[in-house]
Amino acid sequence: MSDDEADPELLALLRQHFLGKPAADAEPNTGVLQDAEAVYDDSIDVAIDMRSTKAAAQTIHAQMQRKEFSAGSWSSHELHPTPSGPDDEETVAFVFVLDLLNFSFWSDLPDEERFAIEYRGRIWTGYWSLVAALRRALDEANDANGSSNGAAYDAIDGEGDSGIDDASGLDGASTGEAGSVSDGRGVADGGFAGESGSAGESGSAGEVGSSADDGNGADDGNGVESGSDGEHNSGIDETEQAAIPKKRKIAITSPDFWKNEDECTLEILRHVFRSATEEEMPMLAERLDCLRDAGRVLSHHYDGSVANLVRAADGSAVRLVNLLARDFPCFRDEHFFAGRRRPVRLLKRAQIFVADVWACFGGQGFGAFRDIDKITMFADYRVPQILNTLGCLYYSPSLAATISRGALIESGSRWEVQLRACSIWCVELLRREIVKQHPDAKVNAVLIDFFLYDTMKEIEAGGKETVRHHRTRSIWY
Ligand SMILES: Nc1nc2c(c(CN[C@H]3C=C[C@H](O)[C@@H]3O)cn2[C@@H]2O[C@H](COP(=O)(O)O)[C@@H](O)[C@H]2O)c(=O)[nH]1
Repeated sequence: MSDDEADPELLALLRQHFLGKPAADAEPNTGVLQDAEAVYDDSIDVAIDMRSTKAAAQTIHAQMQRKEFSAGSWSSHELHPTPSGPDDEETVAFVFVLDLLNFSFWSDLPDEERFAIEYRGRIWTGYWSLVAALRRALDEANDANGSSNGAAYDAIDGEGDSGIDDASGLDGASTGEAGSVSDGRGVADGGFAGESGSAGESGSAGEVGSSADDGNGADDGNGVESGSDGEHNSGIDETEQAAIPKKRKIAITSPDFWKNEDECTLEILRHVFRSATEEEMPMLAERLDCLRDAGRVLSHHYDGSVANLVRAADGSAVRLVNLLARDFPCFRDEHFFAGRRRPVRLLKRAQIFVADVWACFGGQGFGAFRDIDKITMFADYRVPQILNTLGCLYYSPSLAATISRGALIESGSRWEVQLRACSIWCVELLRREIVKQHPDAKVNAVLIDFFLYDTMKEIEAGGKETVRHHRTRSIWY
């Protein structure tokens, strides 16, 4: 914070002093939006093109309308769970572990060699590999139990709908000239990269066994060319592999299991996240740390229960985000930014957890948050990519060159904080523009974010990426 900015805590104290005590349930805010705007104001490497942003707002609104995009789209993704009821504790714990580990899935390897999870006959990469691995572990635990107590997870038909009706839906119906960015890397047709023309599936899934054998190396039968002896390698040697029975009961959604260092080990995680390729899941050791830390905090403060944590927020999305940031170091996504006295709060995984619970439970039960509209976009590496594709975000030449080279950008660096904070502010501007043009629109930053993320995944699946995403290795996203 620069010296001429008012300290929000001091302001709150003064307000309380002069205006009286705030209502008991008044939860001010998370600070994310304010911090993002302040970083945007000081940014020199990332900027927002207002004309493109206005044009993109129109396009996004039109396409969300056309696709009837809503919070309900979340559960229509075939791997996402459907709760058995508004107080389904098992599902809220599933969403927690999902967002505890929802970070860093990118790989520099080609598609057929990158980390991938085989689940029910299909291959999943990126974020969906995490969801698939968790579901596979639950299925196997149920099989090992000889029971089917994971009823919430039994509804997969293997042919689900992405909630996005056609993957080529980015149909050039967009308006304006989103491509008018100075470096010429924008999209000339006014935004959404023309037709993505993919297979209509949201996840990067391939059919097992669908790859053509090019004669170089063995086809491993999983649609993934291993190029070696045709055996899958999960990153653990055969002795270790044999020591872990194939169908074992690994309580992957249980905080008691996470904190038990004898049971929740790196070997077990290697088994849970065993890949259909040679590449191991990125940052496995860090994922183990996150699980153990979260298990300890939940046990210490919330009687070992994710449901209790959500209940402690008492229906406030802001309060839940603040609890996560306060109690769990692994959710405290805050970064130093020169010129500001206090760390900048970006809180990606804390916010996406709240949003996912809201969407998963359809705003009911555990998902009933009266202030969900105060949540911002989740600053990851995919939404900045589509904002740049649309010409809404543009970069200084050196930053643009670094991203297009695929060079690493350090977590917490000035470049990286600008990329993330400006993405948050840009989505806020998109939201304001949509609401200004369509005052009745039922839209918030969460829905715009989900829509943009899904859209970027469709563009990727259709092989239509025009710009790369930035590459940062961190547990934050
Ligand atoms: N901003 C934002 N970032 C998101 C998501 C999601 C998935 N959310 C589901 C819930 C609702 C949506 O409709 C999705 O179905 C993952 N990520 C982030 O992306 C990166 C992974 O990318 P890739 O390697 O390509 O799979 C990684 O940083 C991951 O944390 C999102 O929604 N918003």
